[in-house]
Amino acid sequence: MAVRYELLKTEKHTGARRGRLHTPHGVIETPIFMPVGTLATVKTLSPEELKDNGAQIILSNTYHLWLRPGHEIVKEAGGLHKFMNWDRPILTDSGGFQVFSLSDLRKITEEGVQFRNHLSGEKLFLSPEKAIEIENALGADIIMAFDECPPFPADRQYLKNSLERTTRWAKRCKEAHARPHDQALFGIIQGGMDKELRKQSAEELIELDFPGYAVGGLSVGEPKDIMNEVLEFTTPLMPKDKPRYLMGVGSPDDLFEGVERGIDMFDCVLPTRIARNGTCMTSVGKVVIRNATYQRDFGPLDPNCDCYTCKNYSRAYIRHLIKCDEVFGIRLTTIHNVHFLIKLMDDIRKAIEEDRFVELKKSFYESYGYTL
Ligand SMILES: CNc1nc2cc3nc(NC)[nH]c3cc2c(=O)[nH]1
Ligand SMILES: [Zn+2]
Repeated sequence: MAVRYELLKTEKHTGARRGRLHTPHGVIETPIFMPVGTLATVKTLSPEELKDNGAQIILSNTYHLWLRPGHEIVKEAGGLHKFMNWDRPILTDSGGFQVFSLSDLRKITEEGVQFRNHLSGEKLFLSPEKAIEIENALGADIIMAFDECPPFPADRQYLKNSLERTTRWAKRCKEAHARPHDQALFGIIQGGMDKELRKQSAEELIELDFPGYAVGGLSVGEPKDIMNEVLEFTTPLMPKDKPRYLMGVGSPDDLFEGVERGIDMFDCVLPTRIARNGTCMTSVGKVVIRNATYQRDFGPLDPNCDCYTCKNYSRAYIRHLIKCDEVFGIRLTTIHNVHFLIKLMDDIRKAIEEDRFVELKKSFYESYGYTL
């Protein structure tokens, strides 16, 4: 069994759940946030820095690694873990989302998706079989099925046809998967914002008996209350004894809302992406370090944070580095942002264990500046 999920407890007052995910590269405490390492690196951080900040699992992108350096080279290097010197769990997505979000010229057929390489413009073709071949070569512990993430909004007939094709593709992924014993293949539930279609997609995929399931098709521009509504009626349809992964989420409030509705796994480029333009998530809300107000602020980025950045450098110094485009500046903001979200998930896990999730959410929202 490549991946086994253990449900430890459900929080007394909400749908939040505390679990443990056993994988070939170690145990993951859930709920969990996965930093994104698109091109086999979480930008600017070493594996040691990721571990120092508590990262348990990272995500890499199949589409990007297929283009550069190519999955055969990663395979010859001994797989992604060896290639990037990361000995903890890795999850790879299947390229579906990148194709839909990066490439405008694309043609979807039953066979797969024809599109253009976003770097060279050359014609490319991804199918369920090709995606699985690449993911098997990369060797991640958890691999995602090749699906279509429909645009938002989309009409009901399109959503229905799309989810039914995604189910047929999921079946083909399962048949093409060469390493089910050490790579767990997760199915991805689609159906847009439609309750009936989400139910149909969930039932069809559960029929195929995957070791874990993702909720796809969200965080695609829909309003937050719509996303939360879709989660409200989708997570209860998902098996209790298997991990639930909400793809592409998210910001601190989205993490709270997803955990509250029974999600176990999250990934998002937010912390690393906004760090690169000097925006930091702190216990007192967002800090845009470029701001002139920090010019003579010799205090820590976040007074309540014990990360390397907050223990050793001032806001004035980090602002100076970011203003001068010094690489060390974005390393410091990235270290802090990754630490911040991973620490937040630690706090959320503890709050679930002690049945005080709602209190934690309330106090976090107030200090961060969210409206409840
Ligand atoms: C790999 N398949 C797949 N990836 C996704 C990644 C996403 N990332 C976001 N917001 C940043 N939404 C997503 C949806 C999907 C989705 O529906 N399918
Ligand atoms: Zn910090």
